[in-house]
Amino acid sequence: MTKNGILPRSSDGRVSKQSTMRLELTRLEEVKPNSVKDEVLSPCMMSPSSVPQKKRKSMTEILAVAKYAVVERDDYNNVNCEKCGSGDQSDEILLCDKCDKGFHMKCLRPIVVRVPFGSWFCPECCGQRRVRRFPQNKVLEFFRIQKSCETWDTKDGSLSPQDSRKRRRRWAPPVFQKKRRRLLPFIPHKDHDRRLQEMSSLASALTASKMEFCDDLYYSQALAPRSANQAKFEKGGIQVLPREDIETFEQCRAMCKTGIFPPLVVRYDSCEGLTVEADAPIKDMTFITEYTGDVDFLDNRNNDDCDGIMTLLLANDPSKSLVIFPDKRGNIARFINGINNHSIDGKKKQNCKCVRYNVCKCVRYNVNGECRVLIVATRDIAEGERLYYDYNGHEDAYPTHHFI
Ligand SMILES: C[S@@+](CC[C@H](N)C(=O)[O-])C[C@H]1O[C@@H](n2cnc3c(N)ncnc32)[C@H](O)[C@@H]1O
Repeated sequence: MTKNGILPRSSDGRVSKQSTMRLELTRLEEVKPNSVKDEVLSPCMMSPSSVPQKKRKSMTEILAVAKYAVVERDDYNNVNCEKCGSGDQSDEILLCDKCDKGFHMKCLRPIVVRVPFGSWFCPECCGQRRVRRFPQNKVLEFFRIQKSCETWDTKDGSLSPQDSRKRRRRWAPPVFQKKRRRLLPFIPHKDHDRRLQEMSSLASALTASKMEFCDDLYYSQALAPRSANQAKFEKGGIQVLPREDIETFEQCRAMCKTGIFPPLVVRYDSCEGLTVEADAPIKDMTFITEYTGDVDFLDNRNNDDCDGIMTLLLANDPSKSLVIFPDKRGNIARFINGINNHSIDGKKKQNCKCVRYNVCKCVRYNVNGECRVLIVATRDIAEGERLYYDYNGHEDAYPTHHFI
């Protein structure tokens, strides 16, 4: 699936595994030609020319006479969901490939939005991931941040005055800011301990998801090379990030590199799984974070179970379209949840959006003419509010009707 779309690969025609009859080939009868059936031959006593020519049968011939046993495991039509007890909407019941218990996709936590590819194991059988508190003294190491960074060293834990002066000078909002709807840089939490707690919550979430932290797009020759991500390949063009906004983008990246992250905390919710919450007020039009992870061709990811695949480039030639998949590595963007597109309350919850931009001439980070996905606040967000955006682009392909 990609969002915005996060793409659901089987948004339609869902079938639960119960509709699959399991056929098992029990035993292939050994088929020997009559001529050699009972002969006892000692290979070492024979020259190659004296070896009798065995008449070999093709696999098709063998399979034609082999016996099959049709094993209908159980009557899957009577399976009830282990969570709600109901057998309704049987086409949305997933069967565990280990214990054969059934679960509605919407009753699982987090919700499963489509039938997984390949085997699926229920929370009990797969040992559901546990989010463990990440030790704060290991946080800087986890994010590979140099502790000597001056901004961490003020006594009260706030950003050093010198640094904030610098920031004010550089980021002084111009008078025309409102009219031009410039991107605003995120304002990190003032309190050093709170910033550490935020980072620790992200480290816990990444560790529970078996992911590494990565705050950039990650290219590899085995998947898609960096040269594949060129905004000029985008079908119909893509909006260019204005020069002033590139400065904001650079400022925010520079802050993150020194361990000054956006004021966000990852929390576990029994209904929505991992979620992201504002840890301080965030103003409308604030650049929150970039969507990061491995870059690959969409074609290679059609059978991928990663539930956070994001569109990066929609090329004229579909085989050149790219996605970001935060499966092995990524940042906090991967934990931001989606709105339910089918309810008014769901739509009201949206407070940020994912926007794809052509980022030109960002010299400092050697980005030139690449597509990037930025997450931007679409209204003022209060401290403690959860972040949500719309996983669907125009195609409405991501099934969100069960979202809370
Ligand atoms: C990109 S992940 C977001 C992080 C995810 N909650 C987690 O625990 O890793 C998308 C998945 O989160 C869950 N999700 C996202 N938004 C949701 C919502 N509004 N209500 C319930 N589950 C949601 C669904 O399981 C979806 O497949």
